Amino acid sequence: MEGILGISSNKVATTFSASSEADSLLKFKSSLDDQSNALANWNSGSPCIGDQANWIGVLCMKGSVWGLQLENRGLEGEIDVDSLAGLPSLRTLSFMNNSFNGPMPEIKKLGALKSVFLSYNRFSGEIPADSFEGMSYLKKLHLAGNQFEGAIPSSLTQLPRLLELRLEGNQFTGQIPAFAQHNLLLLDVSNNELDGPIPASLANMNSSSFSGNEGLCGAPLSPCTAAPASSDKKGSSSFTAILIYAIVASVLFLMALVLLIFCLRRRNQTSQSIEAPPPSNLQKKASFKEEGHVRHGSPDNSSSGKKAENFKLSFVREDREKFDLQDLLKASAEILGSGCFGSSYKAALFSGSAMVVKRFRQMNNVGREEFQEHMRRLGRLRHPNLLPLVAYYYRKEEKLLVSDYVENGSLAVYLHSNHARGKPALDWPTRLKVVKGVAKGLTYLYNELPSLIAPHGHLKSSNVLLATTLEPLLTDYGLIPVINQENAQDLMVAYKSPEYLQNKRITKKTDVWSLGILILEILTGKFPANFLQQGQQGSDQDDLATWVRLVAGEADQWPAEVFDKEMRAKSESEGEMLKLLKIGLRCCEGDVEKRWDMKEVVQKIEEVREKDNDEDFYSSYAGESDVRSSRGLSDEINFSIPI
Ligand SMILES: Nc1ncnc2c1ncn2[C@@H]1O[C@H](COP(=O)(O)OP(=O)(O)OP(=O)(O)O)[C@@H](O)[C@H]1O
Repeated sequence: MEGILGISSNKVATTFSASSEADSLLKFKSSLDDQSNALANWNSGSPCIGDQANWIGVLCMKGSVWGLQLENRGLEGEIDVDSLAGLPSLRTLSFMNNSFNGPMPEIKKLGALKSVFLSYNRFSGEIPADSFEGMSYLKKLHLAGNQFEGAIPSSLTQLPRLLELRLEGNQFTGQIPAFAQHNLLLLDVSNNELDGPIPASLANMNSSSFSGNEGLCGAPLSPCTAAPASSDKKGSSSFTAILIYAIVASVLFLMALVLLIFCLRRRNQTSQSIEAPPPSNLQKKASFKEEGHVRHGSPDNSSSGKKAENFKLSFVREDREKFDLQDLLKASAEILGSGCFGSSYKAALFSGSAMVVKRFRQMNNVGREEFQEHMRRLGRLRHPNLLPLVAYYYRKEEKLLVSDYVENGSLAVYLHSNHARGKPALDWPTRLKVVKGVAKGLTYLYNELPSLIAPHGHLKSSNVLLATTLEPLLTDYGLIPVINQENAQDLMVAYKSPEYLQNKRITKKTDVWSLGILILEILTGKFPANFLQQGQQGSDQDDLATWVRLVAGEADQWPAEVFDKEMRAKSESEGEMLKLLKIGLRCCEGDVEKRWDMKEVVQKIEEVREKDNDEDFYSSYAGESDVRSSRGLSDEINFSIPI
């Protein structure tokens, strides 16, 4: 119908909605503290044209804003939920890795939200029990790494579609409420201050989801020792409990006293000849040379204080169980593999937790102070896609780096050995999730280690471990400043890049090249090192990217033979897989000037969806109801190799 001024009423409605969406976003922007001017292009015009976003961090569908993805942008202030209420199509919000503060935003005012990612900000305070009431579409809620306290809000247990809930790294107290949902695929409440029994409905979850809460008990953790007292018997049972505690404490005190006297006596008898612990598996396998032993060729004759010092690990994290090198040496050890630097060992501590010790010999050009300072710097890094460094051991000749053992192992194993292990190959949604997680981890490294020329420097599939949720964890990052430069070209991935091979230099875009090779490895299932070896033997297939270009260049349309058959790709995902393949190739651009920088690559990766036209950007668990009309290859995504 034609309206006044000859404009159709439909068009008026669209224009009006676009401008009111722009107004809402500008109002939202004005409520933020955008020190780094990250939202500079949020100024005029329309945020969306069709499915294309004009404004940074805005996700568009059919001319409307359906998502805000403002991660790692240095934003501060409180979230003004009321301004976002002016975005009727808004379904997903991610403000992860910023410095937002204040109480939990009242997101239930945005009742249609499907996913909310607020992890790694500075939100604080208690979250009211009814905060999520009525959010019947909410599937994913990530609040990890904030300063929330008080009880886990009970309204979370009433959400019928909740699939993922990440609350780790806060200060939540009290008991975990009874989640009755059958579809909760991922729950993480680790590293809070929770106590009491874990609800039976969560007994099948992985124990790491609950670790770091001293008071929690019950499956999958160890059984609760005493049932909580019922309210009617509370008075008398708490008296009984105090009595029992008092008796147990006195007995323990007496036992400790007897033990102390015994030890003191023994020490007096043997103080001149303290024996080193017998060589353990780890010692034998790794032939660790403890300082006193190497110098004298016999057990250390120095004081016990000095000996303890020799075994001392330096911890770079405060929140971890402390142990020393002797604990690791005593533990039974298993060799995980030998990489370019040396071997890595898994050692199980007495407490049950397993650690990985990696030996580095090619770090002896760096002085103790410099090494320590760099390790402390790495130890301050915290991101869901980084495996944290826990401790290190310094000796001039060799260094040991200690981190948690990751049960699932590496992406390399999943990509290249799953057949042999009798396990199914990774499917496309999981591979996409891995790429996105790796991109996030790299973005964080780029932000936190700006002075490093290649903030990762050693990105490859064996240095991407997979958590139980199959979320990737980067390891062996940030080591370039402490590696001997004369050995680096034999050891580190960054030094295998075209720019290093041609001009003996690495740049800020070198990690982009490694990411490109990793993406191609993930999509093709081919092991990149095989191609490098062929190249050295004079073949023209000098890296995986060249092979992809050759094979895909011969295909008219969908280059099926490029993609790993095991990925079980559905045709509704082909367009998005192709997009990612093209991103991988752009990363491998040999001319560094033409190669995208990390920021551009990450933005492009974030735009890749699981299915063509999918609306949930963390959609690896998207349910049937999310599947929108699928489409085949459009002109826009037809394969043409960007060179
Ligand atoms: N924390 C960990 N948890 C579980 N597996 C690990 C851990 N760290 C390393 N691994 C695995 O142990 C094996 C040996 O690792 P290592 O880091 O020594 O060598 P690499 O990654 O193959 O090569 P490089 O020395 O060049 O990094 C690899 O398969 C690696 O994925």
